[in-house]
Amino acid sequence: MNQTVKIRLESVGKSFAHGRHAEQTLTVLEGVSLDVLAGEFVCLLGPSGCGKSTILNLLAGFERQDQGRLSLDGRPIQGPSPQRGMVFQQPNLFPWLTVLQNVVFGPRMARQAQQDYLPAARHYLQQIGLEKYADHYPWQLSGGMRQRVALARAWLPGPQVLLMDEPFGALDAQTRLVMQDLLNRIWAQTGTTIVFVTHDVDEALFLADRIVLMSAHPGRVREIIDVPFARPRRPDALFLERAYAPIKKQILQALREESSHMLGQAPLELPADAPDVAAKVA
Ligand SMILES: Nc1ncnc2c1ncn2[C@@H]1O[C@H](COP(=O)(O)OP(=O)(O)OP(=O)(O)O)[C@@H](O)[C@H]1O
Repeated sequence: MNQTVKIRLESVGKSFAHGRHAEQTLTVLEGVSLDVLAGEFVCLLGPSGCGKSTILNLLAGFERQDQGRLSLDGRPIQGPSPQRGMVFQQPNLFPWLTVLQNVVFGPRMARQAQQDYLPAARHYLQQIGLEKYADHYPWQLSGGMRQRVALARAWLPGPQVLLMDEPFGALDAQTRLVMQDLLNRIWAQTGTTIVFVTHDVDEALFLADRIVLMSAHPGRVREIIDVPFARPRRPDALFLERAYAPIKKQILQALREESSHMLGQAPLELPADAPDVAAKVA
């Protein structure tokens, strides 16, 4: 992998006004430092409210940090840019536009010439298996198909970075696996740098090069785990890797500690002889 740092967070802090009359301050992130390499796939995992989405919003330029620095290619992030695409849990398609019109919405609004984006749009429609649905409307598609359209739309402008906030969180387990596989394949072809928020440990282990485990109140980086599995990965084969159960157990234990810490309880110990436990926490 390219060792160039693409995204750098240095001692980032972020607080929000809080309370009925915004009379209190809630420190959401404190001293968050992280380097993401060019072309790397990084997953953020952590208890609810630890600031994962806030990190994405800062990277997207939707919010400003109070402390520290965020940079892309060494230049400070000062606002939104087409270089940094965002995909949310909901596909947010325009219901009055067709699939193709939704996919090309960005370049069309930027008044680019059709010949500059239409071939690429058709290529992405083919990649996501929706070539035949180009003239359908979002309401004629399933949830997974809509999210595939959102993926194609995000990728069309050729962003250097994709920020993904639980993009498959609303999908059923089967569709989710298909989407993870699709995302992995497009990522491998494009070399886009991805920062992906999830609550699903299996999803993070399947997708990520590194998993950033966060702690809450305030949100900090607790530890960074290198995912050792070779690529290309197959979701049905990954579970058979010897390292899979121990690494999953390590992550689940850390998440349990963090969740218990938030709730003021003693962490629940996972039994040593039961490494493969429920995938979802938090
Ligand atoms: N614009 C905002 N104004 C006020 N508070 C905010 C704002 N955005 C986020 N927060 C607060 O910051 C904290 C962290 O929110 P964030 O959505 O980043 O957490 P998260 O880790 O993504 O949570 P989850 O896993 O539940 O989605 C929460 O307490 C939230 O209420």
